[in-house]
Amino acid sequence: MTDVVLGKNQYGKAENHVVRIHRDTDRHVIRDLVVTSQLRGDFEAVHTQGDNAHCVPTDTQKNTVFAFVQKYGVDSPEALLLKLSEHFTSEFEWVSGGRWAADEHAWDRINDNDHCFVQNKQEVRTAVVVTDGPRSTVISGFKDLTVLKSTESGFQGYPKDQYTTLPETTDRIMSTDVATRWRYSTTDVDFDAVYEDVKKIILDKFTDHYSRALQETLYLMGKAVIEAHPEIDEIKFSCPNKHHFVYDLGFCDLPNDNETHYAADRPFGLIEATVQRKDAQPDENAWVGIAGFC
Ligand SMILES: O=c1[nH]c(=O)c2[nH]c(=O)[nH]c2[nH]1
Repeated sequence: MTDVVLGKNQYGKAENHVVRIHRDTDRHVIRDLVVTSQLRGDFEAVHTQGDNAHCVPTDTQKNTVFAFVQKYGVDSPEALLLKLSEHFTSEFEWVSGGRWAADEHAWDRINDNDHCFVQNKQEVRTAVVVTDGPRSTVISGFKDLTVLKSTESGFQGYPKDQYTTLPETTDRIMSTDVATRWRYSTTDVDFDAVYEDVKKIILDKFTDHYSRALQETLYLMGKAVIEAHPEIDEIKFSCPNKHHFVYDLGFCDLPNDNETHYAADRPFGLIEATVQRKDAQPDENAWVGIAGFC
């Protein structure tokens, strides 16, 4: 007889796409979110006995997302997720925690119009709330923010062996799609304001130095965020190094002084790093399920 037991589990409704128009005045505000709700707690009998007495339907979780968006509006994705967490853990005593996540797609006004918008595809905002008993952790971030500098980047001084062919350079294109997530030490945050400021710090930092490696630039970005925001304990980056190779036009006798490049889509360097506040409490649990970061 083999002993088998249920291990870790969670369940819910994934990717509820909800668009909320705040129309209290003629100047409408739009929040466009894709929300995932997952519950954790005592679901033993649901799995092992076919007893659904504790199984809050995923359909109910979906309805709750839409109802909360209507009832409370969307101050920020993080505030909505915290409300959902509070609701599910207080309404059902066997629900001890869970994971609530949202991706937000931004819309800009067309010509400052009150109710016409164009989707801003710069980046996708991300938010996660992880609740375990009385404690909730918020991790915010964004992905797919594509940036490029056409000079002020080089790569030199690396070790060379029999497999090294890469020439050193003091002037190259550096480009990446920034994916970043940062963890707050508190839930008492103006999430929209901090989001805008962190994005600004990351973009400012990308411009303000000669980069000796993408690694150095990521570290400088993270350091600037941690220094400016005491409520953030750590920030992670996962960034492809989008190689741009100067195209050799010698075959037709054309000079090419770092002007015409072949933008290779693969393979790409993949640079990942975490920048932390020294002596901050780690919270590895909160990062579980966030793919693509180290
Ligand atoms: O910024 C860089 N970091 C690397 O680790 C690396 N490796 C490489 O081949 N080119 C680069 N560029």
